[in-house]
Amino acid sequence: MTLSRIPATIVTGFLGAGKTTLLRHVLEHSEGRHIAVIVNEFGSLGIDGETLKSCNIAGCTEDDIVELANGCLCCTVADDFLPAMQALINRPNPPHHIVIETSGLALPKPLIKAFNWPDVKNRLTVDGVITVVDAPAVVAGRFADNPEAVAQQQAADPSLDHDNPLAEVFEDQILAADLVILNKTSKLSEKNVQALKEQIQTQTPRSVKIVTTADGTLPTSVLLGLNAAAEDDLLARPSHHDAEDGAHEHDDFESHILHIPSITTPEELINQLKALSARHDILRIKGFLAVKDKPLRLALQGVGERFDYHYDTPWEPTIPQNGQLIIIGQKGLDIDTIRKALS
Ligand SMILES: Nc1nc2c(ncn2[C@@H]2O[C@H](COP(=O)(O)OP(=O)(O)OP(=O)(O)O)[C@@H](O)[C@H]2O)c(=O)[nH]1
Repeated sequence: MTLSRIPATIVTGFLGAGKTTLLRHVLEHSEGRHIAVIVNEFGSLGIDGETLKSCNIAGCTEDDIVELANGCLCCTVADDFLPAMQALINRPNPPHHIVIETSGLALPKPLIKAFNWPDVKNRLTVDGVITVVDAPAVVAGRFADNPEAVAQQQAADPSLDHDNPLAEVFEDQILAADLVILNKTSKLSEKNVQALKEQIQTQTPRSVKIVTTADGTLPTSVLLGLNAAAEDDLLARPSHHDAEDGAHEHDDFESHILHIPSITTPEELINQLKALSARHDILRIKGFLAVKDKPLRLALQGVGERFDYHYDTPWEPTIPQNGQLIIIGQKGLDIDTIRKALS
């Protein structure tokens, strides 16, 4: 008897694009499917897994949320990703569907390729690669190259095709997609959205579905059940690292953990973080903070200069209320100055 293969959806997209928000929506609207999630983060704090666990979504137990922090999955496929997938499919009650949230800096192709490994090939298939895009950030030119700088770099090394490391990650994520989600579009005009759709369509070598949304609020039927079998279709998904057989480094980016003592009010800290983000071009800030006299921890999220926060769950009584933030930026971030400003 041949068992049907468990579908897995890879959700990728740059730092802060809205992947965890989309996942939360999928889990809240699972339509009777037993969904397990693998969440991967660039830093070591495991904020996304914590965020999903604290949602207390009916039918989604803590066991169904597997966190793989500290390194992008694309570089830890054999050590972390495959064992985690095997553990999920070998459970007595395996999930109907697995959703994998990659880190915002991960390249999806090595992950898709892993589904061809003999240990999992007959048990799993990539149902689809979904790339979430921070639409206003793209329109603002966040992932754009400077053509003059590219020309100069290419004069020195013809194999280079970008001057901006963000552009390269963004393009690899778009090139792997079966479905592109333009998120945060409520901040954009219809004209901007249309231009962005056309731009993305010209960036992809094959026809890819593009949908628009805000807060990832798409019906689950649009996201799951794409039946793409992406692992059989690798040639159609070019990567900037094909020539190196997928090998690559993430040394254009760095992450740091900052310990933040209990604060009096969130607003003052957020104003400081906004100013620091602008001054130091910080890509992402997120974490949990302790606020004086508040029994709940404060979940804080920052993408560029946009910040959100809310109180989520009570601090564990036995654990010290240590506020921690993860800060991600490009290589050379002046973390000492940032630390001093927040101390
Ligand atoms: N205004 C606005 N904010 C959004 C939208 N979608 C997500 N966000 C916010 O953007 C921030 C980042 O969202 P996440 O879902 O954590 O993004 P992510 O892609 O998982 O981030 P990383 O895992 O760090 O790469 C959060 O503060 C979200 O609330 C949207 O459509 N509109």
